[in-house]
Amino acid sequence: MNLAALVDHEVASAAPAESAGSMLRLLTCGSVDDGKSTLIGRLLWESGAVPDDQREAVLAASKGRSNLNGEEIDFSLLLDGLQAEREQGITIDIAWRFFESASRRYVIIDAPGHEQYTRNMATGASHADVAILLIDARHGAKRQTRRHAAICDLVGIRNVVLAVNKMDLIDFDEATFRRIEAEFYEMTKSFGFEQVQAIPVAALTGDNVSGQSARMPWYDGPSLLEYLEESEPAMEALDAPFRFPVQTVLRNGDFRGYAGTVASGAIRPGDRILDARSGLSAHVRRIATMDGDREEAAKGDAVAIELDAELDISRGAVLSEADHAPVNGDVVEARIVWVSETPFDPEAGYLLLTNTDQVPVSSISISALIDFESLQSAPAHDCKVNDIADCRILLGRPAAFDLFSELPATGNFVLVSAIDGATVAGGVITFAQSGAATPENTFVLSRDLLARGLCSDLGDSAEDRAEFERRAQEAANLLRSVGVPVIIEI
Ligand SMILES: Nc1nc2c(ncn2[C@@H]2O[C@H](COP(=O)(O)OP(=O)(O)OP(=O)(O)O)[C@@H](O)[C@H]2O)c(=O)[nH]1
Repeated sequence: MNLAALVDHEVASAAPAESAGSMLRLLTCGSVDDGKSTLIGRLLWESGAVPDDQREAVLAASKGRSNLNGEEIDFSLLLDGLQAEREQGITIDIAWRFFESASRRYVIIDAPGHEQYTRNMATGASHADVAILLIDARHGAKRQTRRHAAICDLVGIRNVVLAVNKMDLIDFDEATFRRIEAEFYEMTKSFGFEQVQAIPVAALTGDNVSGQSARMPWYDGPSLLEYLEESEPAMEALDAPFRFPVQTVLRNGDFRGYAGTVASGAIRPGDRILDARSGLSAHVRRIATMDGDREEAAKGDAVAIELDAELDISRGAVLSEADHAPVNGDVVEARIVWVSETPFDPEAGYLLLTNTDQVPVSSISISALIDFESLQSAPAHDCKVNDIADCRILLGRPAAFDLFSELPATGNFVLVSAIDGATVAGGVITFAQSGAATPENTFVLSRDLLARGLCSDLGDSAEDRAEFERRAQEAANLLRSVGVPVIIEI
């Protein structure tokens, strides 16, 4: 099961049966104590999602609390502050994950603020429509918040709310808010975020949470809930190409079918499909399910596909549309988040797992790490727990890959230790190509070569050095796009 499937499973098994309107999946993240629980608790409270008996329990438990700045209700008690109350015998169930407003349902995927939970954060983030990144207005974005922003980008979240919280503690000062907002835009400008909405809030007092705050007249944007009500669930393109990772091959008398779950797109009997690994193609004869044959199988459907010709394929193959197939690659470049306490070791054995395939890794080389101060990538060769790194992976044999930016469902993977199977990293494919790079066919883009040619106008200032790297990367990408394996040596 890959990262996304894990979350799907979790959400599907916990979701209430009845549905109202579209569902928006929210990821909440931020550093410890920035006020995440208070903000979520306040949202639940104000949207009417908390039953009366729980309201009373929270009101009673809030009495005498010293952290409330004169307020009566500790909203964080609805979430992670419950431990103490549980010990006093008050139970509040975990339905807090779901709430409904007048117009739609929400599921909240909570990402704990502590560093050791980066793995949960990455897992949770992989299926959120909107990320709410919390920042304490007194401190600005902390390292952990920046790390979370980088993970949100990595897993493809495009809609981000920057909730600048505890505005009451800085006298609702506009200049501070604007500074934090501007810094965040600057820092994340290389990311793929398409919508970033900064909102000044005070979770404890409710300012700009569900309605407009009278204490921040200078802010004319939406409140948090207003913004969420207007946000669209992240949609996959309707015409996404068909992908069907083969889980198992079924044989029953004359029937030989390939079983699995459609990862994207749709297929009908008569369509021509291709197995990228073998290059073989055939037509769909039947789409079989436990409940009889189907005229179409679309994303999320678990089916068995029978073809009009026998292809010699096995678990791990990805059946696709014939004219829009994945790359059958044994060289991939990826951005990974390292989640194991054991640091990356170039000598250790790793396996790369896609939806259904398991491929031995010949080598991994780290080329850059995201610096959590600047959110820029900097050249590096090592990586340890919680790092986000760019790497190049050579595989023992080719496997079917898509670029994550084009097809997230078949463009992500996990790396596991070949010794004990423990997950060490999750990643997304940024480049894939067939034909492993060998010393003979690899073009070496050296510092010398660049200094004499493409970068001969650049000097030694920090700016010029950054420009040098940018041009080197651009030249490498250009060469790779025409199929030339490249190593940058700078
Ligand atoms: N003055 C003020 N205090 C706030 C606000 N929001 C949260 N707090 C306080 O900040 C502290 C931390 O809030 P929590 O909601 O527990 O923070 P958290 O981010 O969930 O923390 P963890 O669960 O430990 O990750 C508590 O004492 C809250 O009462 C706010 O808007 N204004």
